[in-house]
Amino acid sequence: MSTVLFHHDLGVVQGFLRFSRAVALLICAVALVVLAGWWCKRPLLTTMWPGQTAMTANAAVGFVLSGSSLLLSQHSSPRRSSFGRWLSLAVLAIGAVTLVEYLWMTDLGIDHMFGGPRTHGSGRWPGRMGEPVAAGLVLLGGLGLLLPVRRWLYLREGLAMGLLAIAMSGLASYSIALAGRNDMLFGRMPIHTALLLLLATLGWLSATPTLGLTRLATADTLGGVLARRLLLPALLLPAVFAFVFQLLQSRLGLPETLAFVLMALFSGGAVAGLVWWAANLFDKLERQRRESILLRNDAGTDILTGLANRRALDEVLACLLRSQREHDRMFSLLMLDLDCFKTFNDDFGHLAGDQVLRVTGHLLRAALRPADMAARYGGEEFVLLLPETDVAGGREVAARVLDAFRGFAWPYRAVTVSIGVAQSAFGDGAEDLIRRVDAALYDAKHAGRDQAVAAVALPTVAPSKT
Ligand SMILES: Nc1nc2c(ncn2[C@@H]2O[C@H](COP(=O)(O)OP(=O)(O)OP(=O)(O)O)[C@@H](O)[C@H]2O)c(=O)[nH]1
Repeated sequence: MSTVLFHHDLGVVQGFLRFSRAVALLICAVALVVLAGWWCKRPLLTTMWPGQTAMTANAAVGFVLSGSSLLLSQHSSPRRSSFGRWLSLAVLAIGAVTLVEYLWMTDLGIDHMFGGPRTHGSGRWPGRMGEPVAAGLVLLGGLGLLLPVRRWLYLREGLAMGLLAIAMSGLASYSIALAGRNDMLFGRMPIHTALLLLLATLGWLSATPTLGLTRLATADTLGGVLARRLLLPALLLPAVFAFVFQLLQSRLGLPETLAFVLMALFSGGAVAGLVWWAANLFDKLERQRRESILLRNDAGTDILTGLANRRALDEVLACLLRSQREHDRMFSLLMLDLDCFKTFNDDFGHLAGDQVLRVTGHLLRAALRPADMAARYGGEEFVLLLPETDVAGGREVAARVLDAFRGFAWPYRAVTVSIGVAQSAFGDGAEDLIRRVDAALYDAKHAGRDQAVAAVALPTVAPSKT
């Protein structure tokens, strides 16, 4: 399991909370308009659009209560948020009583709110909302009741998924009707009811932007960006597909088989399009990441040999000297110089010389422990920094490097190296150490090259206790 916590984009989190409040207000407003329609006997207000199915009065009451509960849930006062939960309980009760009516084939009186539904209701029971809407209200009430209970987070997410399925089925069946077909799957779910169910679900999910499913959508990661951009289109796709599918048959008169084939093409194309878009985003971010790694590495790397460059060397050397001063931790420094490299260049050309420098990089890296550092000091000179290593250890590494050079199958002629070894001493500055190791290297060259010479050890000076 990952130990890195979700990191949320604060602006996005606030945006989700604002969306949740806006949804709550919109739900209340639409449902109140519908109730006014029933109260004043204005059918157009209950259908919102001429010729459409009306939202029942009890469903509208459920939405007003759920919207108010959603608004109160974000209130800091515990009394108001607990009142909000009572409202959610009432929403659940409205849905549950309707379902009981369906199960027992009875009338418990809930279908005749505002008197209007007797007049305008359609279907088997005038004024009674359809089963999917009743189930939706039960789930909506459950969402509100479970909001503050962290333990039941997964159950709440499950209820939200159920609600989304009901709302999306309602929208898809409405799309089919819109495209000219009369036998709707949820013939009794009005379009504004389906839309309010969808919005209410999203509103409740957005009320806890850093928890459960929504926490991915507010994360400031690539996953967060994908979720924010793709989830809503994905939720609306079924309705769009259902509409196009039906339109192809009823309005354009295409045979069913051809319409199926075209639908398969549409859905495949849409999925491929979404995958392509996501892949593009991944690709762009990955390239940016690699570029930034490259830039970070480039700043401290010698391009020809792949070893650390002078700048990185100076930083690490300063660090080791500080550690020597403050914690009395010694280290060794080796200075290497390729022998007679000028004549090698003269004889075989600079490109062959560059190849030797590259191989030198490989040999030095191979000779060191992970904690050691190899750097190109300049031209054909190299420096090795060996933390926690005394001069004897430095000589051992030097011997290993000399052997590696002697044992390598050089393409033009054998290449050897001379090495100066020095151990840091308390009070050393970078120049003191380099001067000592340079002198040792000079001695190695004058002693006949292809060998290592250690600098004369300095008398140990005890670190001051102050
Ligand atoms: N090919 C190549 N040659 C380089 C590079 N940097 C420095 N050199 C060459 O390295 C040579 C160094 O020569 P010198 O300093 O005279 O020393 P040397 O010939 O190695 O003689 P000793 O050090 O006394 O053994 C010069 O000819 C430089 O041109 C490089 O990046 N590529």
